[in-house]
Amino acid sequence: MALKSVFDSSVIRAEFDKAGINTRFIPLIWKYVIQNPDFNWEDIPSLPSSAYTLLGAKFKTLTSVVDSVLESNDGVTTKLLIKLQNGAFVECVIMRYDSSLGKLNGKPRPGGPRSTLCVSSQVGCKMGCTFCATGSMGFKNNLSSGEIVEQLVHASRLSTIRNIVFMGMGEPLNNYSALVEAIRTMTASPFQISPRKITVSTVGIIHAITKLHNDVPNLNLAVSLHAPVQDIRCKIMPAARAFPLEKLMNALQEYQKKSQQKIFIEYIMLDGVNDEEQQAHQLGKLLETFQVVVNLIPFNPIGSLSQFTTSTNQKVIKFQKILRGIYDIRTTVRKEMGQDISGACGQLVAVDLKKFYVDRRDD
Ligand SMILES: C[S@@+](CC[C@H](N)C(=O)[O-])C[C@H]1O[C@@H](n2cnc3c(N)ncnc32)[C@H](O)[C@@H]1O
Ligand code: SF4
Repeated sequence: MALKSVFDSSVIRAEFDKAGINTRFIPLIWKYVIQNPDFNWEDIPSLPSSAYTLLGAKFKTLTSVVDSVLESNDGVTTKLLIKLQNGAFVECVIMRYDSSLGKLNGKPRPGGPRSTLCVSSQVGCKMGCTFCATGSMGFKNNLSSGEIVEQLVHASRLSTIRNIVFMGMGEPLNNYSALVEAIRTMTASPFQISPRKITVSTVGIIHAITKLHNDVPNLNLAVSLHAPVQDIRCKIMPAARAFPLEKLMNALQEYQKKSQQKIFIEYIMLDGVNDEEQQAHQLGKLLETFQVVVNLIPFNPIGSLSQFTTSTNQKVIKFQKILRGIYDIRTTVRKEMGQDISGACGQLVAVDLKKFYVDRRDD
């Protein structure tokens, strides 16, 4: 029988309850695991003896291992290749936005440099977006909540993680219960990441969006819209057929009414597909009644897997000007990081990953 992750919080809580062990010990165990890469359960001080027996019989200190670490040329992005207990690989990416100096407005940032961790929620993805490397793999399996949290544990040993984005491999809302449990663990002791520093990015799984705020309030929601009209959306994102634009916008309206928070809209700029002035106006009209921030994202090449190219700078700037100037919508252009190690959005793919890493080490 495969041993469980101690970071699968519902499993460890149930086991502790069954054995009559106080669950207040669980955060202490988590803290010990984060701080000590190599140890035996007996090394953790001050647990009841029944806890050592239970941990030894049913749990592993970590069920996943860091197989390789790749640094981008500028040292800002680090990609971890993580091997799961079932032999599959996922990736997570640390982005040190202000790592070089850890400064804010020229002064040392209180608490040191801040890093953002991009985590994976699935091995592969079944949504099949035509521009996404992960989508090209198809769906392999869901991660458990413990496997999601373990990515944070591995990354925390390399960097102080302040923000989490669910923008790695997979569609987080297609792995809903593990996602919710992982977020509850990440926001609890000892991680204590504020929900406001966690962003869940989704292709638009309507039934999950409608319950997300009730289950985990105060998160940031990012929606991968990528087109302002249903027919273009369907062409580039097959999932749009099951989750039509009109119904998605209604769900977002409801979400915003409940959460009172702005929603992030992700929009990949694909040359000749969704980047014309007409589409900027359609997007402006679609979003003008919402509180949103639109991120215009350059398309990251994924080798021969996709037929797209990214829009020219002029088109991106024109698009941004229309949204800002005419529709008064906050619109940013995302600076992609980590392209040289395929650590940018949509470039995470576990096909032949081992080979990729080995090849890169030889560069
Ligand atoms: C990989 S997805 C994971 C989260 C979720 N499944 C989603 O689609 O929002 C994270 C973001 O990367 C974007 N993305 C996918 N492929 C991309 C590519 N080749 N270039 C730029 N962004 C891409 C997605 O559209 C999404 O906004
Ligand atoms: S963009 Fe997101 S939903 Fe689409 S295939 Fe990639 S991971 Fe899945």
